[in-house]
Amino acid sequence: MYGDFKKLLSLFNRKERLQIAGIMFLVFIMALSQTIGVVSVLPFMDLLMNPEMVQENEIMNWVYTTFAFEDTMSFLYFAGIAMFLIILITNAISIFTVWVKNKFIWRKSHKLAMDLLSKYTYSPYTFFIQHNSSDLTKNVVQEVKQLSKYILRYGADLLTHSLIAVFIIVTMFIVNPIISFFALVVMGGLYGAIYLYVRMKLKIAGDKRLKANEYRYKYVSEIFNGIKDVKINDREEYFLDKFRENSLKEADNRAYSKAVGRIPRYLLEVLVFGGIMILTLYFMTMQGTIHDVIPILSFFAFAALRLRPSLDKVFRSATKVRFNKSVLDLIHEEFNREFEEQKHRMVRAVNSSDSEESLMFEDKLELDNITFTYPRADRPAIRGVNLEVDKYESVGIVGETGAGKTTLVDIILGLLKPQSGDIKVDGLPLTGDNIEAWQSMIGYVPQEIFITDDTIINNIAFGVDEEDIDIEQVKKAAKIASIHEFIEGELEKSYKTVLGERGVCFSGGQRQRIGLARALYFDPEVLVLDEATNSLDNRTQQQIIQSLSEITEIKTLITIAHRFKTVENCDRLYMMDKGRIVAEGSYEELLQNNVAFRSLAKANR
Ligand SMILES: Nc1ncnc2c1ncn2[C@@H]1O[C@H](COP(=O)(O)OP(=O)(O)OP(=O)(O)O)[C@@H](O)[C@H]1O
Repeated sequence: MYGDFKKLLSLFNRKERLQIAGIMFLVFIMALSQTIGVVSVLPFMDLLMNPEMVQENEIMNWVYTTFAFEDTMSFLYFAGIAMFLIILITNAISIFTVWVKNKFIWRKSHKLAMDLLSKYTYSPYTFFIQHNSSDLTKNVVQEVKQLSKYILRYGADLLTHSLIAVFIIVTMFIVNPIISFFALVVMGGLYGAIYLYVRMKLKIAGDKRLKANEYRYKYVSEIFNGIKDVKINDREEYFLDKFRENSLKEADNRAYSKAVGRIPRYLLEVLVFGGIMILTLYFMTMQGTIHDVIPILSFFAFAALRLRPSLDKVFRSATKVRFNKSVLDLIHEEFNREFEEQKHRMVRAVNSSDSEESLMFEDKLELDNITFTYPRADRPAIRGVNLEVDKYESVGIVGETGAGKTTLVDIILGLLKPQSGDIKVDGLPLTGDNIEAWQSMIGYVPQEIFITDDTIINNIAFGVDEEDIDIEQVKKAAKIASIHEFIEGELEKSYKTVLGERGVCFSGGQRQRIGLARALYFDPEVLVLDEATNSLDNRTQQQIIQSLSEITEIKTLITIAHRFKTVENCDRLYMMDKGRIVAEGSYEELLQNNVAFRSLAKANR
């Protein structure tokens, strides 16, 4: 319990903890005012039953004479209005407190989602290789909300209503300890016994819900991302069944926790009503009349009326907090995930970009004895690679599938951090401090182009604010990528055409050209193409190679290619096999001197 409390508190900074203290104070005032509301019933009912109290009771008498009431009736009216005002004010205080509390909780929910998303976004690329994107989406979108709603909100409710209940119970004890004792034993015992009984069951149900929810997101994402395969292989029912199974599990576990939360409420209603009946009958039998005990009965009835919802909320909140303990564990764990690179970047993001080192690329890029093993892989994907790329040079990387070409490029891009060896730009090793400067010089076209459900302009000027987009630059990039004519000639809305989610409205080759235009829009020093022209027909490919060879006069080009035609004109080629560089030279040199290259080139023309 203490551990959970510490975990929860660790999600708040100093300022937020102070705000919590402020809210606690408000809650205290609210509990106090609710108690005053309850207590004020007693003298009022006493007064109604015995109007002569105006003279007998010192305080009432003082009010009566000070404000010069004319008769008892007018004093009764006054007392009634005062009573009404007290209840009005106590409820107004409650509304205000609830508003402040909710504002804090939902702002915190927004901040937690924002912080978690930014933590994920700044995580190293290897993190994304190891995690399912639907799982990360679920954590940011749903589980943070679940934490806010069920741990923060109900945790706050638990505190608030515990405090109100304690105040009301203390008052009840002051008024009549014996009745209060019995009432408390029955009510508290009931809640306590049920809670102890369901405590463990709630935790297990909470764990099951979390797991089932993870699978729900996973299957939805698999259906939508793989819809073509799902349809062609006739697997609709398989995925729907998987979703159904987990969705039902999620729903049933939620329903269980909700139903458990409500059990005592109904039992208690019966108990409170029965208790008041028994008390009334007891006084009738013992004293022959209930006239004298009406004030005290009214007090207990009103106290029970106030106490029951509070006890009920305490119980329900406790069950909800318990049910969602696994969510607290999960979010706490996610926030405490630490990466070397990430620490570095987050700190820099906070401290502005001053600490970012500048980097020039005037001479050459060198890879010095690089070795890289993927997390959880048992052998290295890159082994002792040495490689050089001069400025304005065009370099091709070839090799059979699985040789390590993409991995090597990811290392050059600074996405993967090698376990040993250095990447040097003009002799300067790349570090956390200059990696962003290096990345800002690179334009990258991956194998799979990511297209956003947005216009062509926004897809080419990727992540640039609408008002900052240089439309001439967009067109220039599109021309080099051989897509400008198609956009202007064939598309009704030209550059304003919306491409659809993941670019479904475009062919593979068109998407690749958009990807190329995107890389070119930012006018990079180094252009890295990973099979970037493999979906293109020969004519378009030649067109692009021609345009690119014109720009390599002023750019450095690194190309991975299966089709050797693409790299025929490169100044230098590196051939990879099983993570090593096994040959280096110009296309002609390799063709003449290397048997393996010759057979690969023959197979992949
Ligand atoms: N995320 C990963 N986790 C573990 N191993 C991986 C991962 N990605 C790639 N590998 C392994 O690393 C090796 C190199 O893969 P890489 O994708 O770099 O090859 P490639 O030459 O680009 O292949 P292709 O031409 O088919 O794209 C392969 O053996 C592959 O199985």
